[in-house]
Amino acid sequence: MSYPRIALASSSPRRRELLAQLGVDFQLVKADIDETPYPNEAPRLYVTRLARQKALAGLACLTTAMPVLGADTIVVANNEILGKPADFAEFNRTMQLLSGRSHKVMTAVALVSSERTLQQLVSTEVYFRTLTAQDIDSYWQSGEPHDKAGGYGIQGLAAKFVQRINGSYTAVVGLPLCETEQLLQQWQEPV
Ligand SMILES: Cc1cn([C@H]2C[C@H](O)[C@@H](COP(=O)(O)OP(=O)(O)OP(=O)(O)O)O2)c(=O)[nH]c1=O
Repeated sequence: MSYPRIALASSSPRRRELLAQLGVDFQLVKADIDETPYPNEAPRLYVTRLARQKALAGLACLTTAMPVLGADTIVVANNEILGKPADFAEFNRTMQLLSGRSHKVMTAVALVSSERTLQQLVSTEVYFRTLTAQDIDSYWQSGEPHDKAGGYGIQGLAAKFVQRINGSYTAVVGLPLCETEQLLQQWQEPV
């Protein structure tokens, strides 16, 4: 199966590496958008909107027409969206919410052109063991939490906190490969 050449609207090194795993020919494009949620916006609507807006922002920057892929990842606990922690206090509060229970990681992907939008939401349940104050302190000191939704990276040092997951590992890291590949295949099908 051959895929269309696409642009990836992302500055995330994880997304770049994951997309490369599919063997897709792609270029990078910037996608800076305002990530503020609308008042009372449901997490699943928020994450899907952001993936689409990133892709559309990328599309607006292109000089050669091609489909643009955007993605967004959020961590949700108690129906609250836990973003990238701005400081230790926020990180500590996030870790208290995640400790000893399960939460959801939602990743949305959107593939857009000026004529079409294909999108998909993938939700994965992640189970954390109970975290000690020492776990939380030393994980913060590692520098890993800063640029990650929910303040952790399952692919990094936080792997030792994760007892199990129910869903897509690649979606937790930032790009669900099975669903992304299906969107690319669907793009090639006659409409
Ligand atoms: C939960 C989790 C998130 N993350 C990352 C994936 C995303 O890069 C980041 C969530 O933030 P996003 O806002 O989805 O993405 P981003 O700002 O990093 O990149 P982009 O330019 O595409 O907008 O958190 C991990 O790497 N591992 C994890 O286990």
